[in-house]
Amino acid sequence: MSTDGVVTIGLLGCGTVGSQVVRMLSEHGDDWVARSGARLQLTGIAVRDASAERAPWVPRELLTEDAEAVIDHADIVVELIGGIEPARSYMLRALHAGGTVVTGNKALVAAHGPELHDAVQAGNGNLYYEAAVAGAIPVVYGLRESLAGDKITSVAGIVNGTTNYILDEMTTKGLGFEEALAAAQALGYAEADPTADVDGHDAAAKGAILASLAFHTRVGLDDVPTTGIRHITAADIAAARADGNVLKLLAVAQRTADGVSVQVRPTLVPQAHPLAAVRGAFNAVVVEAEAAGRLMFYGQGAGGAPTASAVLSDIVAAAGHVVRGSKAPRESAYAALPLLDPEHVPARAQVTVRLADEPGTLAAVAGIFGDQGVSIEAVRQPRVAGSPGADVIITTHTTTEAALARTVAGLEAEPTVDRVVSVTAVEGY
Ligand SMILES: NC(=O)c1ccc[n+]([C@@H]2O[C@H](COP(=O)([O-])OP(=O)(O)OC[C@H]3O[C@@H](n4cnc5c(N)ncnc54)[C@H](O)[C@@H]3O)[C@@H](O)[C@H]2O)c1
Ligand SMILES: N[C@@H](CCO)C(=O)O
Ligand code: NA
Repeated sequence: MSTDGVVTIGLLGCGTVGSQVVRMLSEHGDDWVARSGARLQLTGIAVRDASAERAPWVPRELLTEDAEAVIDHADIVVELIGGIEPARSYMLRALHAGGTVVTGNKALVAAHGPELHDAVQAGNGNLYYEAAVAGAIPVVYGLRESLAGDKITSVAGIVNGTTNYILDEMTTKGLGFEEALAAAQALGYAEADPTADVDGHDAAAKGAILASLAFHTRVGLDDVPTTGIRHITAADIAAARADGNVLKLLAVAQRTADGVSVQVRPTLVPQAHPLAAVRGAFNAVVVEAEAAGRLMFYGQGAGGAPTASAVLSDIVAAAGHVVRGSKAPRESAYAALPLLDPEHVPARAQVTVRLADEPGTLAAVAGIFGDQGVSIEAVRQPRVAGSPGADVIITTHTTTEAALARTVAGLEAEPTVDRVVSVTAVEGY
């Protein structure tokens, strides 16, 4: 910080979120002074193409293609480029020099968290990433600070707006996946290449970050088994509705006596559950903590202005630390809990099997569940018009991932089972 109370800010990337950060910084200047104790001054904006057209409020004289110069002349570096490189090298450069970095880059934080946190430690710098998880929703702060005095047992969230929008369109309008994806792209929710969203990788990165914060344990992207929503059909959605459920892409992080687990997959949520009411591109995160009980965080998880709100919150906090010479909260990974193996990961599922409609077939199926110690909660046999066989939908009580996998293998090997139509996770253990 300069002697005249100015904290300088260097921005890397000026796209959807970056341009909104520029707009917000240029407004409410006196509020930022009052809240952080410093005048926040944007001193450089690193972009890939300085001659490209920009929003009218972006000061052209600050644009440069020299990102390293921006980094080296700023108290706070705001990384809004996205992707791994060069964002990773830029952030490490700032952190190793003892600087402060604010980022919205969940892919980078989830894949390279240890390296970034180690660089914070080595350089005695600061790292903030509220915008990386669920956009405007203050869930990073909530877990890291508001709930620092409690023991969190689970975090379950709708943390990807694009996929929630697609599933919601399929649920409410009866659209197929491709049609709903096209609608999401037309509205600008889904990228031209929607892979990270629809295949669950974006949600997996956020799940890894949430679990790391909630359980004081390093959880990386590779630790999150992930299934996306590409294979979901209108029939799956209709079957869920018929059972009083809604299909949602959930990131679920759990802590048991033996360790922790995180998964991302389409999950049946009862219509009465608060996550079932999360519509459109909204996000929500439900946290269960021992003393606090259940908490729900809800709001806009994407979009330029909502995400910029989270970035500004980090900038104001970071500027306050620069002014006072204090530090941001450091990574808390002291618990170092083990990752659960599938024999210990709690699981509940709905298994749909197509059977020959003959005496004894249902008993054989029930026996396979019983052999694996998997308790059945409900069985339903809806009429399948025009089919010679019968679809039987079996919902289990809580079991383990491994017992469930063995049950499915047993069903596939059973001669009277025509095929296992689907295996879908059920919320709540
Ligand atoms: N858009 C959202 O709703 C949202 C929500 C939460 C988090 N985020 C995260 O925020 C970050 C930015 O997202 P966005 O939506 O603004 O992306 P964007 O693609 O709109 O903007 C990124 C900008 O960075 C520029 N850029 C690329 N390489 C560069 C380089 N080497 N140097 C300087 N600039 C470079 C691009 O030209 C582009 O203008 C990403 O990490 C994203 O995951 C975005
Ligand atoms: N693509 C993300 C937004 C950025 O995290 C989503 O659809 O939620
Ligand atoms: Na957030």
